[in-house]
Amino acid sequence: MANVLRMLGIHKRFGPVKALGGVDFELEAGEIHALLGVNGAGKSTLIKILSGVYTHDEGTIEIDGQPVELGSPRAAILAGVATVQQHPELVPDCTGVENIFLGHEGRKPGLFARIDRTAMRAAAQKLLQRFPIEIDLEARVGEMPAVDREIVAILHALRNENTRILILDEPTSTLTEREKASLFQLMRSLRAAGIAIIYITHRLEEVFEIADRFTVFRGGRNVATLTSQEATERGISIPELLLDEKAGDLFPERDGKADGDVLLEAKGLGRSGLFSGVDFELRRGEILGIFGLVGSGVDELSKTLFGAIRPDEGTMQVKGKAVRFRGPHDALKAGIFLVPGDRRTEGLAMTQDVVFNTTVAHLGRASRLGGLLKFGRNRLDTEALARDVGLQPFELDRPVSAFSGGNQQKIVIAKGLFRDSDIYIFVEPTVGVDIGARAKLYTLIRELSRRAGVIVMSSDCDEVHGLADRVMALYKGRPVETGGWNASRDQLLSAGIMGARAA
Ligand SMILES: Nc1ncnc2c1ncn2[C@@H]1O[C@H](COP(=O)(O)OP(=O)(O)OP(=O)(O)O)[C@@H](O)[C@H]1O
Repeated sequence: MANVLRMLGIHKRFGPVKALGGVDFELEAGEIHALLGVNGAGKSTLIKILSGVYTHDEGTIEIDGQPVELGSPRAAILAGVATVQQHPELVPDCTGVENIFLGHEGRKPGLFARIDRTAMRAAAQKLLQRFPIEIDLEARVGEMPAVDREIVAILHALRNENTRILILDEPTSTLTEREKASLFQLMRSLRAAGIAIIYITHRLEEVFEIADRFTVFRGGRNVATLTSQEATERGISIPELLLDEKAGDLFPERDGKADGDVLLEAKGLGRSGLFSGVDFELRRGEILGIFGLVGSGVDELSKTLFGAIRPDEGTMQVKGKAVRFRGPHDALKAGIFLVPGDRRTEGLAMTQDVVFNTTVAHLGRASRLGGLLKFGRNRLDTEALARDVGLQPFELDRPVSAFSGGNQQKIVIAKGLFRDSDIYIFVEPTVGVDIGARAKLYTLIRELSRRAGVIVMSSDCDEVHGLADRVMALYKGRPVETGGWNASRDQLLSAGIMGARAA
């Protein structure tokens, strides 16, 4: 098949950092091509060059055999490249149709109220005819499930009829299995229409499900390109290709029965409209896993345990004492720390460096040390933590915005670990984190559980099941009986995705 895209000898530096050191990348018309690599390998930099966000220092780019200059996002769009960011910026109060044509309102730009809605609807229908998918585009985006928002973002990217190349950056990280299937269906129909798709993912099992070929990046270079079939036939281990070493076990060994003191207890805990009837006990020395999809109430439960949402039913006890938190401050004082899942909205100062971000959230502890000493101490603490989480590159003076996505997530975790707490709550701890760094973070969480109690809440069933000592599932705001604390992976999965109770 013909190449729709050729990128040759692409180099890119950010000051002293060499992000790309001579990448060659080819994309065939109508293929789904996965880009794989550990955090910081250079995937995002390459697609930002292709979508006109960054300019490259050296190298050439050809689309359909013609050299192109992609000096701006607009130039990239005109050249036929459409990009869907990892967190597409849609307007929640507008409908799907309106969002698709946002910024593209045609005859009356800027005057949203006067836009020709009939014409927009017709154009949206035309798009849906080209790429058949079931979706209600008249619904408001803020009320849509995650997958429909992703589809709106894709249709928005495709509204330009000459789009030949579509870039999807980790679109499935917050989707359920069923939603992922609809997204893959749309991707297949785009492929059938001749659109080539570049697909960035850290979920390696997806490669065999959806990609025709994949390219592995390591240290700013492409090191292998294979078809999924070749990889299967030759028994190639993708984790090994990514890491350039034998991949060890992803999950650390469990320690056996935890019989430490009870640190946190919830009885019939609930908040109307969000979740109800949550019972558990967390002991020192254990990891309690709570599996729940986006919208299941896990996020709200974590915020309630951390004092950011007030429960209106049930009780909570910390070390045997009843507590009623008036805010996170009270929870912190009681020895609870929440490591939030969303690094973008919860807690990173993007223009500040790693030391600031790791330590500033805890002025209490940091300021006790005073003056220069404080500065030195913060730095030392940050160094140790950054080593523990495997920060790459190991540059503590670098602004957080200059780290790759997965490394930003590691900084969020380092920040959580800076504080000595008795109870840690991790929400979606490894979204966007590569497989090597994930193993490291899991080991770290296990070590932490030896001196504290740890709750891990996640929409990744394998993560909860592989890591935790005891598990429970939350479905539509209610805990589901999973057949005891030692549920099998399948029991946990059906409890969390269908609310199925164990027999
Ligand atoms: N704006 C920037 N300024 C300085 N360095 C940067 C900038 N953006 C990226 N880098 C560096 O370039 C390298 C490649 O980063 P890139 O974001 O392309 O990695 P990635 O493979 O997409 O990682 P992830 O899976 O974590 O998203 C990393 O070392 C990163 O720290």
